[in-house]
Amino acid sequence: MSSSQYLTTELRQWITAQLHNGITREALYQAMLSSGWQPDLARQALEEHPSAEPALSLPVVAEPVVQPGVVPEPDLGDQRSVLLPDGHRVEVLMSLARPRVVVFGGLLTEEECDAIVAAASVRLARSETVATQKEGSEVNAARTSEGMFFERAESEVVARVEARIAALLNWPVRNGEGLQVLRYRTGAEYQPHYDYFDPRHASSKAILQRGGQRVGTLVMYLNTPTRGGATVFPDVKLDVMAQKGNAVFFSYDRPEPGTLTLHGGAPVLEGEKWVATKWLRQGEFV
Ligand SMILES: O=C(O)CCC(=O)C(=O)O
Ligand SMILES: [Fe+2]
Repeated sequence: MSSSQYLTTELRQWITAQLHNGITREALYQAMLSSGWQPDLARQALEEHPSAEPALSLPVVAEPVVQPGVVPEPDLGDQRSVLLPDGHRVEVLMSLARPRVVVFGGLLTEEECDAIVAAASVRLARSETVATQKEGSEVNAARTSEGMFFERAESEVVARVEARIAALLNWPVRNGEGLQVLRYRTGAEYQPHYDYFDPRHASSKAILQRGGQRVGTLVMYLNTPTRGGATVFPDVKLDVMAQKGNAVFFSYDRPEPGTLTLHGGAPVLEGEKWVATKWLRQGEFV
C-alpha cells in the first residue's frame, strides 16, 4: 500500500465484516500490518469499529476461563434447585460426589430436541469406537447405535444449546467437541466404557493433540424410550432413566477407572432412544 493511505467506505465495510465473523481485533491488526497497512492507520481504523456484533443473536454469556486441573462443574454451591445458565430454566434433579454426576431436568425444550433429531436423522451412520490396535475408529459389537456429529455452532439451535451448556458447566464453548447424536433402535446398547482416551492406546496420541483429554460428558435425552435405555454407572449401580429434555453430566479429572465414571447405555427394550452427547476437553478442541 502507498504512503497516502486513507480509509475508504469499502475498507470500513471489510473491517466490519471481519469483526462480525468473529476475527479478533489483534488478529485483524496483524493481518492489516502484514498486508502493508501503516500501524497508525490500522489502529485508527480498528478504533472506529468499537463493537463487534456476534454473528448469531445468542444471549451474551461470558466465556469461562479454565484453570489447569479444573473440570467442568455447575454452580450448585448455594443449593439452588433451578439454574438459569442463559435465561432458560434448568432443574437440578440429583447430584452425586463420587463419581461426579449431576442429573438435569428440562435442559432442552421439546422443540430443541425435535429440531436436533430432525437435523441428525438424515445424516446417521453406524457408530464406531476408537480403534485399539490401529489409528482411527472401527465398528464395534459393544456399540450398536447409529450416530453423527454436528460441527460446533453448525445451526442456530446447535449454537444456542452449546452456549447454554458452556454457561451451565462453566466450560468454554471452544473446549467442547461438536455435538454427537446417537439413535438406538430396540435392542441397541452401548456397553459400559470410559469416555476419556486411554493414554496407552496407539490412537490416543493424535486425538489428544486436538484439545487434550476429555474431562466431562453431558448426555442429553432427545426422546423418552418406552422401556430400557437408561444411562448406567455400574461402579455405583446408578441408573439414570432417559427422559426427553433431561440430561446426565459426569466429570473425570484424570483418565483412570478410579474416577468411577464407567458408564453405558443399557439396551433399549421397547421403542427407540435418541441422545445428544457433548464431550468437554481440557483445552480448545480443534
Ligand atoms: O446413551 C447413553 O446413555 C450413553 C451414551 C454414552 O455413553 C456416550 O455417548 O459416550
Ligand atoms: Fe460414554
